[in-house]
Amino acid sequence: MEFLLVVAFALLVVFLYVRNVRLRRKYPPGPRAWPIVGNLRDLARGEHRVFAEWRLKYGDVFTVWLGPRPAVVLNGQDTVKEALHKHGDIFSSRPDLFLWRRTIRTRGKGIATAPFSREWKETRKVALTWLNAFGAGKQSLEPTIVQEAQDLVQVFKDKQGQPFDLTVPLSLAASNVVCSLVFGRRFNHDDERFCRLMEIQSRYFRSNASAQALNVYPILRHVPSVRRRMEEVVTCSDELRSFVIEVIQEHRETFDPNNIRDVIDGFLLEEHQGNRVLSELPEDNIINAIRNLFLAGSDTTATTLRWALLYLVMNMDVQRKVQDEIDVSLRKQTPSMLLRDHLPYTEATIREAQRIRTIAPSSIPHETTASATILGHQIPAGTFILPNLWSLHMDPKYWPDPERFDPTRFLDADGQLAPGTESFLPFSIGPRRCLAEQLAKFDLFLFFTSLLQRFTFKLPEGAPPPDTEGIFGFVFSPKPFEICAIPRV
Ligand code: HEM
Repeated sequence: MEFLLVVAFALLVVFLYVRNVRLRRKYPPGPRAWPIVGNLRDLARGEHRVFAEWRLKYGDVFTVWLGPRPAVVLNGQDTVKEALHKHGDIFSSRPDLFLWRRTIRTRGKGIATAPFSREWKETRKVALTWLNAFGAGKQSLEPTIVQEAQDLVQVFKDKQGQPFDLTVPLSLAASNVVCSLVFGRRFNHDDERFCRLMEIQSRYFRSNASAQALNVYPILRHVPSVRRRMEEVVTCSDELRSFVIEVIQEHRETFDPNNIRDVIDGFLLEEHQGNRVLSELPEDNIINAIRNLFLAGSDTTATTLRWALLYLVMNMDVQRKVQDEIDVSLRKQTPSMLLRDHLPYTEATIREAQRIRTIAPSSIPHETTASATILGHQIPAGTFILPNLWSLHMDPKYWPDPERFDPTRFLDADGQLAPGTESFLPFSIGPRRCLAEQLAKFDLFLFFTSLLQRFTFKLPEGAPPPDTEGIFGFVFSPKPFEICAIPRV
């Protein structure tokens, strides 16, 4: 009996080995992977840094193994553009991840996690149409953002130059812009419901990050400690979902097709008018789409601003130049996008922050819908794709000494913004590129300029320089740090 068991086990190992060798031949080459864990042990050192080492060894297209799942990593601007842009119809789906399935309930519905389909295209189009209709990325939204920026200035002033963590006030301000567009209302920074919501959102991001192992090994859900993490993700997700359902319901009850108030009303109008695709979809579609906008809308912009301020306190000469430019071009005027051309160094500083610390280093995972050839490598249909945006932004060919914070990289010899920057795609590219790129650019410019116009940011007396290594979560963010906002006179 024992002998038979040993033989069976040996046969299983041989079978798995042969299967693995065959499977590996179907994908571009990459680092040696271990059985069961694949390359996860190496990736724990920080995937963007490990990818940089492997790019040198295996080239711009290589395969890593996330446990038993192969993932093809695309590096460098030519590769990423060729795949996501030129072959956008093949490289624009999303994988079916265990945690997404558990939290989103109806796979295929909504925007950010939906596979490439007619329904996703239509839902994205409707969201974009109504975001634009309410001024996203346009002059008409400026007063809303400026109002949020002024409230933020007041919150910072109330700190009276004492050290504080910027995370919560920045997230509330950025989130409020999205709430105005999507829900038709904003919240005070001390509104209980809003603060609760933001707390759930940040718990959702944290728990989601700590439960990622489930996407690789769903079987771990039977291990009590992992199960508890999964339950935390699902609980937070359900609470956010209930909030969105409640707001959509309020909108349904007061809906007037002649008075469209926000993006939710925009979706209801499409349904009301019998939009051929949307009206056939379950309620989950609008719930997920609205949830996507809400979740994507706060941490992204707020984290970019945190990175920017972190680098400014470490580079006080850059901070002074930004302030000098703002003082000369704006004097005491309220910041406006119309004046962006007069503030090239300020805009270049924002871009440099986006380059040096990309908040989505491997974008959101993509999946191929058909087989394709990229740089001579055959990539099968249904392959998990990681577009390595970090590799573009840290490519020494385009950005010499890439770890040096230097906004002048984005300026020409006359100190103006250089047109058509190469190897820079913080919002990704192709059919899946960020839906709200224009809105985010407005947010970043107006918040950043308003803050630097009114404050000098410094590290607390005697504090060590903040860590620039960052932590992975929903986005790649700085480790918590405190800062002093000293009012400028
Ligand atoms: C600095 C701010 C932001 C950055 C750097 C950023 C970056 C990105 C990136 C890299 C992606 C993935 C694209 C891909 O899969 O190839 C993405 C997707 C997305 N972003 Fe943003 N984003 C920002 C702000 C926002 C805001 C404010 C919103 C909403 C109001 C938003 C909504 C979305 C949505 C809905 C998607 C999914 C698009 C789809 O799957 O079709 N983003 N963003």
